[in-house]
Amino acid sequence: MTPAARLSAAIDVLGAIEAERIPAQNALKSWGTAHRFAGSGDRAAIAGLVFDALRRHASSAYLMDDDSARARLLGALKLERGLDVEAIASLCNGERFAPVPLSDAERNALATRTLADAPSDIAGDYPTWLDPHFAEAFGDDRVKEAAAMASRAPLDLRVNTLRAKREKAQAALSHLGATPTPWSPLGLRIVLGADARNPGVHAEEIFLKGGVEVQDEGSQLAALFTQAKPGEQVVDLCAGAGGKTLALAAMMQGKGRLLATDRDKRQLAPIHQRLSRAGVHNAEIRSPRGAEDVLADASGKADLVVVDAPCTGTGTWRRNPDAKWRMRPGALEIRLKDQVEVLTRAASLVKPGGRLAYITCSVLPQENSGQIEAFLAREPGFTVMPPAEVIAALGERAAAFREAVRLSPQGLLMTPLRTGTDGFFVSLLRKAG
Ligand SMILES: C[S@@+](CC[C@H](N)C(=O)[O-])C[C@H]1O[C@@H](n2cnc3c(N)ncnc32)[C@H](O)[C@@H]1O
Repeated sequence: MTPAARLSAAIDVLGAIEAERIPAQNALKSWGTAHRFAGSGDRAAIAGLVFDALRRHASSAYLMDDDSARARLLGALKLERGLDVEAIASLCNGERFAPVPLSDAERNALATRTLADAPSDIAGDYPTWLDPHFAEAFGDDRVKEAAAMASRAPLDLRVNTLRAKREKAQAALSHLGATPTPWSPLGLRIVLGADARNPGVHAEEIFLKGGVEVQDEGSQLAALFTQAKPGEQVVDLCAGAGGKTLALAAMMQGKGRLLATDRDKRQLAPIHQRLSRAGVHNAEIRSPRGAEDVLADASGKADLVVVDAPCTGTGTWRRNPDAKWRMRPGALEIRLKDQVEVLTRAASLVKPGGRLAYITCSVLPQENSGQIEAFLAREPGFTVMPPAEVIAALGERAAAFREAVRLSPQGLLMTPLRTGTDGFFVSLLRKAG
């Protein structure tokens, strides 16, 4: 397919997403099924265009003064890819399979309109109803923060120290351009191209042998900040597919006991294979069994309880650019209730003198500082550990990280703008001894 034909296809897919209100991946899959002649390069390029338009969903429509799928795609070519009006006109050349030529209004919009007077939610590409939350989180920086949350994310890997060293893993992935991440001592980063094409890490020998796992650097740091140590009894209460569990296990170096559970046993399904590939032998998966308390034996005994809380996921928008447009206020209310429930359970598992790590991949204050404030009022036996003590896990990078991260009395917030990671909030609390 020519670049112009790919653009046409992307406009069709975006139109279907909007008309049928379906997730982007489903629309792309349907398009692929109906156009079997398209190769993997075409599909990846079309997906890249669709995701870029979703990243710039509001700002591109504003720029073009038109909210059609075509306008959003054209606007995104300018805003996200930096194409000028002539480059865009050359794609819309009216030839077979290409989009029809630019109208005068489109030419004019691409050449002259800007986002200078756009409201914050439009310039920052986030749902209007979230503006008060973003204002509370970021104040006048909210457009810059939100724009970074809308931008493309790299592919981050965590080196599994049970199986490999970072230098060795980097060498094994040099053909993919892997470089060390700025903060995590275990991170490797692969910068993805505009077509968002998956570089096939899952098929690499170092991955198959458990030497690396896919994990955003922010998630790696969140695990590091829990200070899990060899010999401890650790509970991962919201283990899901096991991203944090694997990181905690590596920190524990196979010593001590790691109990992993989740409210939803289906979420735990991939964890067994991941643990075995990673060479973890001290983790026990406690799948939920109806009303039974599967952690009854751990009550009041854990050195560390990790709550990787269910949340709105606003911190991961750069990886799911369509999720934010489908998010509704009701989703926040539900998550807030889940968080209270899981924090209450966590508190009862921590032993006197032990730690509770509360983590979200959200930037919304209600889910982060607000939730910790309310927890401390309910559980006066807990105190927040000072951020300097938490960040010290980064060694010589701690001072620079402290400058970059957003600190509050309740914890720290990483963001794509400030730390180049997904958005993650971490609060480490200690229970009185
Ligand atoms: C952010 S995800 C966990 C991600 C996982 N820790 C990782 O690093 O890959 C949150 C998880 O919390 C689980 N969850 C929701 N409510 C819960 C509750 N009340 N108790 C325990 N787990 C809960 C969800 O099923 C979901 O798997």
